[in-house]
Amino acid sequence: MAEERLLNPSADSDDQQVEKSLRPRNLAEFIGQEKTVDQLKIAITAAKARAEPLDHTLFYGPPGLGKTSLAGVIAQEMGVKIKITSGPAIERAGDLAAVLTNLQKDDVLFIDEVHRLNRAVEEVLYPAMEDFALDLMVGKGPSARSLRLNLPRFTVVGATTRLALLTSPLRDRFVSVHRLIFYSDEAMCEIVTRSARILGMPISNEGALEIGRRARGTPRIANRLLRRVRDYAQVIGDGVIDVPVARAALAQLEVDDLGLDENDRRLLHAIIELFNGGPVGLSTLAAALAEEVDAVEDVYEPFLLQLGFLQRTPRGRIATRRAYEHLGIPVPNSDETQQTRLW
Ligand SMILES: Nc1ncnc2c1ncn2[C@@H]1O[C@H](COP(=O)(O)OP(=O)(O)OP(=O)(O)O)[C@@H](O)[C@H]1O
Ligand SMILES: [Mg+2]
Repeated sequence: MAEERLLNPSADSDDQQVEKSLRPRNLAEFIGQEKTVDQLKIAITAAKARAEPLDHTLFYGPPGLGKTSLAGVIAQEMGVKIKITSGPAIERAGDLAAVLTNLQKDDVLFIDEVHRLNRAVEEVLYPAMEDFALDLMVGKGPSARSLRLNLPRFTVVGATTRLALLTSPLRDRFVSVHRLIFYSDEAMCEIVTRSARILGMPISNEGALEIGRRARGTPRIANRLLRRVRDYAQVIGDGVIDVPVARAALAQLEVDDLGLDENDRRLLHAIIELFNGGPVGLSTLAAALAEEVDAVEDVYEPFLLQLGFLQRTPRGRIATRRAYEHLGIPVPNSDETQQTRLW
């Protein structure tokens, strides 16, 4: 289904191609996330003044908000090299040892999906992050002893969409931890304008805002919508992306005014119509939608929560009054609903 791909914040191979050219390379090019950017500016300036590597830094937040981009930005701003790996890619302790011994002083080691590191690998990472040391076992049996190897000082930049799945010893070793949030409409408009310029697409400011504000506060989705709208502008319009072209294209793609797609609406309809508005447990809801639990939790829910359409309660998910209103479904009389609603 086209829409499924369109508004899914996870990257596909098409995106990865284009993302390379659109990725902000330094802090000046990085739009939005002011709180994180301001803190990074200070940390980077201070580290450089002390001629030290940057403290270990963790970024967490929904997909497509700029975690990987920021890892690259840090390396660029620090003037150091970046080695890129990911939790699932490092299978054994020895794999990590090999990566670590190849690092040069001040390098950035970017570990994507850092919550997916396995236990044995994490055990090697702890002393590496804390003491810049690698503990090796030499020999076997009674003569085995551990040998400590010093590593150059370096920076781990971790990224995760699931902070809760990080073990606490690992989390504690990140000195600065940044939560990335959904972008404001203004920031999204700027991002669309910048991407259009890089891709050589003529676009009006209002056209950029129209695309930006329907992209769920997620730059990756904005860039994807932009490419689809461009096709439309070329075929139907005169090549310029203005408001009418953007609106027509987004309507055809079934992206509504708030940026909800068919899947979001399906999820809300399910809670409202199949489960009386909730509460419904996550796994029950996922089963009703024929979706993976992880997809519901990581991909669909964060934006619906942000919009205030959905509430997570100990007893399950609840559709809010706003969700009913957005879908044009009459809000049930609170006397008729069994549970006390928070609205
Ligand atoms: N602040 C920004 N300014 C401009 N473009 C951005 C910004 N943040 C992200 N982007 C764009 O969005 C794309 C996706 O960002 P990125 O890959 O860094 O997200 P991510 O958080 O690492 O996602 P995932 O969790 O899927 O790995 C980038 O290639 C870039 O084009
Ligand atoms: Mg990433």
